[in-house]
Amino acid sequence: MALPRTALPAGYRWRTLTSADRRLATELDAWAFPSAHSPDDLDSTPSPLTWERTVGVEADGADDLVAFHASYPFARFPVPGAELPTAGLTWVGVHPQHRRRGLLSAMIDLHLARCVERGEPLSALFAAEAAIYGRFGYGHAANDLRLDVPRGAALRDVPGAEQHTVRVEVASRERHGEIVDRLHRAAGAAPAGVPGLNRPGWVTRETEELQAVLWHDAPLHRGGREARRIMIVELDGEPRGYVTFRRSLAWEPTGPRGQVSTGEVVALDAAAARALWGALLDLDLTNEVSPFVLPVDDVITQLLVNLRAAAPRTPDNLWVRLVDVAAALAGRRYAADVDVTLAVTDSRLPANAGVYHLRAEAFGPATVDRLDGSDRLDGQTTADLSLDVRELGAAYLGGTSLATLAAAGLVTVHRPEALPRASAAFGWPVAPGASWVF
Ligand SMILES: CC(=O)SCCNC(=O)CCNC(=O)[C@H](O)C(C)(C)COP(=O)(O)OP(=O)(O)OC[C@H]1O[C@@H](n2cnc3c(N)ncnc32)[C@H](O)[C@@H]1OP(=O)(O)O
Repeated sequence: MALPRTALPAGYRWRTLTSADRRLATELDAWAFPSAHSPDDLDSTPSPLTWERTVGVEADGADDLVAFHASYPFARFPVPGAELPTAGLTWVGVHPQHRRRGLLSAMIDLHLARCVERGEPLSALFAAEAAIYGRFGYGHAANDLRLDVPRGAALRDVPGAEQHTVRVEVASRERHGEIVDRLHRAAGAAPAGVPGLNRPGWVTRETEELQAVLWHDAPLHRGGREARRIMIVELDGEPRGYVTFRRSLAWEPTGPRGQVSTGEVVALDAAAARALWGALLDLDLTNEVSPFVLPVDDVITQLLVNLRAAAPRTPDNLWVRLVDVAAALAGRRYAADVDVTLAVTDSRLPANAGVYHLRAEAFGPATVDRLDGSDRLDGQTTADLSLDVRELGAAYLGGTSLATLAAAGLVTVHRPEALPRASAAFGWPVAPGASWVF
């Protein structure tokens, strides 16, 4: 696809990249994200990139890339009650010598223009630093939960958990790829067992490249820990949950000191979750289990008798940007009846700025009408609420309340009775969050 005409600072040029440019990308990436590994070692592992969505920047007088970015084509990104095509912005990097000259700003403009061309109403990302992306209209849309659970931590009982059996094996795509994919999707589609009540942001590794990276288990990414294992809980021989994990072990005067680091912990119901966590917290020679990323409302928060002892932290997870406000608002479901007008500002994508009339019945389809100029009076909005597209992104997955944003002065309320209704409608009974970082 030809690149849209997007300006770069003087002396810089766009460069489309292909898989033949892997080394250029690796070297630039190592400038942006310092790595102890050699480019040869890094290039010996699969690349997660979708090359036709990867764009570099060259500079006059420089042989190598000075910046690049990429995005993943998530065709089925979960939003409240639905799925929408979403561009997962990733691998954004600028060489330290060329920073703060506007290269990131130009790359974001190109990325958003390409999203518009492709008909992707949303873009989502994980932010390397939290201060970077708000200026570009991305809102902090989800948090996740980090825990360090002591071995043997007491769990509440769940009837039926004891009927599950557990297998522990070396994780392999051949043996486990289909199970992991199926259970991951099923758990995100109905975390409480009710179809339609999905987990927003629970994105799956949709491309072959992302699958290859997941299962490759490169020794250079093990950080001194063992090869990746998988624990699967089954009921009557049917898989009902899984966790991938690695252990490390140190011998100290007090005895063995082992650590379990997990990938996603996925279960289809409470009994399977109880069986999985029970087995995970009972591995020999270990002291602590540290799941990498959990939803903030993961069942473990209810199963642990003493959540506090697991030292819960909740850093930011997904950031979301509405690229097409009308399509994005119409493309999700709402948790309460809603009839509200929103005046939205968007300095980066001015075509989005305007007043939107959103109507939906609770958990039913939504309609969105764009109101034309006759609905405005001398530049005054007739909308119920005014907000920037960044705040709409923060609220979009249901994890940040419009009332919270209003309390912080980030939503302006013109009709007070609209705020509680809109806040309830934009919320979602299941907390948003991705189970892996892209
Ligand atoms: C989705 C992802 O991939 S997240 C990964 C992001 N990449 C990294 O963190 C790798 C290391 N950092 C870098 O590569 C670069 O410093 C980047 C990409 C963060 C910024 O690139 P630059 O080309 O320097 O950004 P640019 O010059 O376009 O800056 C645009 C604005 O963002 C601000 N900004 C840029 N980086 C940061 C930051 N880390 N923290 C706060 N503000 C920032 C700039 O000050 C500037 O503000 P202004 O418009 O008020 O003047």
